[in-house]
Amino acid sequence: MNALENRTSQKAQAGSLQGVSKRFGDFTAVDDVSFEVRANTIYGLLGRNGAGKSTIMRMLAGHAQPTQGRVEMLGAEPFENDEITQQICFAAENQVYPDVFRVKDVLTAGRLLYPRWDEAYAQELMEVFNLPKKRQVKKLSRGMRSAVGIVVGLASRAPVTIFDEPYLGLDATSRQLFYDHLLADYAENPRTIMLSTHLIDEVSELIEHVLVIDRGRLVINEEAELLRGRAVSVSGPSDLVEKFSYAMTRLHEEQMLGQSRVTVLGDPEDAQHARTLGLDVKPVSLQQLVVQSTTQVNPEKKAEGER
Ligand SMILES: Nc1ncnc2c1ncn2[C@@H]1O[C@H](COP(=O)(O)OP(=O)(O)OP(=O)(O)O)[C@@H](O)[C@H]1O
Repeated sequence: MNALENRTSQKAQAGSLQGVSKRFGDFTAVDDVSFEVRANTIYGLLGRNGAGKSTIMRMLAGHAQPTQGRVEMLGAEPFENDEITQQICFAAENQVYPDVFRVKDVLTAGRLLYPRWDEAYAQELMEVFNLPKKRQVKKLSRGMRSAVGIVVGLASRAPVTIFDEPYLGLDATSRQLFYDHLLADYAENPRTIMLSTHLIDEVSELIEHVLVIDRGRLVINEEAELLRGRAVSVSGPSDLVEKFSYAMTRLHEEQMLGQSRVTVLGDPEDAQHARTLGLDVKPVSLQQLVVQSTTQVNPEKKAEGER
């Protein structure tokens, strides 16, 4: 066991999805997904539009029930379980508040809902994001509404905090402020944080564990450090690529006219070995990896004109 695996295996479990599917009518939005959620870890839930990220997050937060399989968070099924849901903060830009709610009413609700709420920190974040306390939430700009979600998510100090695309409408400065505060606060108050995002490059240094969803299925479930350091793309004649990679963890593969390209998890010696076989070796960024893993077209779905 290497140092990373050792560190990882020591973390307690915060929850899990076991064989979870979610169907809407005859459409399967989440398809037999299983993964473990570890305590005190920052997760990135990545994937294309409509992949099923929000649906998974809503089930983790107890806002929706799976059609099949089991969701467990903090020791129990979260759906309609107040004891569990008060320990899970779900922050989304499209959060609906009563019409009359002002920003300060949202903070009051946060204080009542979350046992670990930190009011002083909430006030500090209000200043950081220039949020007007007395303005009605419905009159805020989109970016300001996202910032309210961020303030609630961070100040809740909930053992599990889920941010669904927390940056919508936020300018680059505010996004950087979010990332900086998230990291600083997480270092002082470790907890489980999950964020879905399309801005993969921006968060690639922030997230510790990567989950990639493609058309409802989990296609990557890996430590970010492993992916950052060891994911390489190897291409060349198919027989040589096969010979090189048959025993390795393959994250992605493509074949065309006798040529293949595989993305594998390897060590520096593996990359060197590939080069000595005459294969082309390139490092793969997290963003490239996600794009590669989620761009294949499913012929059945294509024929149906779905997704
Ligand atoms: N209540 C619902 N009824 C019918 N279909 C739904 C419902 N909720 C989600 N879906 C469908 O399930 C699929 C997954 O949606 P989801 O919102 O989970 O995707 P996502 O990965 O979060 O997408 P995005 O990145 O665009 O936010 C989509 O095809 C969506 O249209």
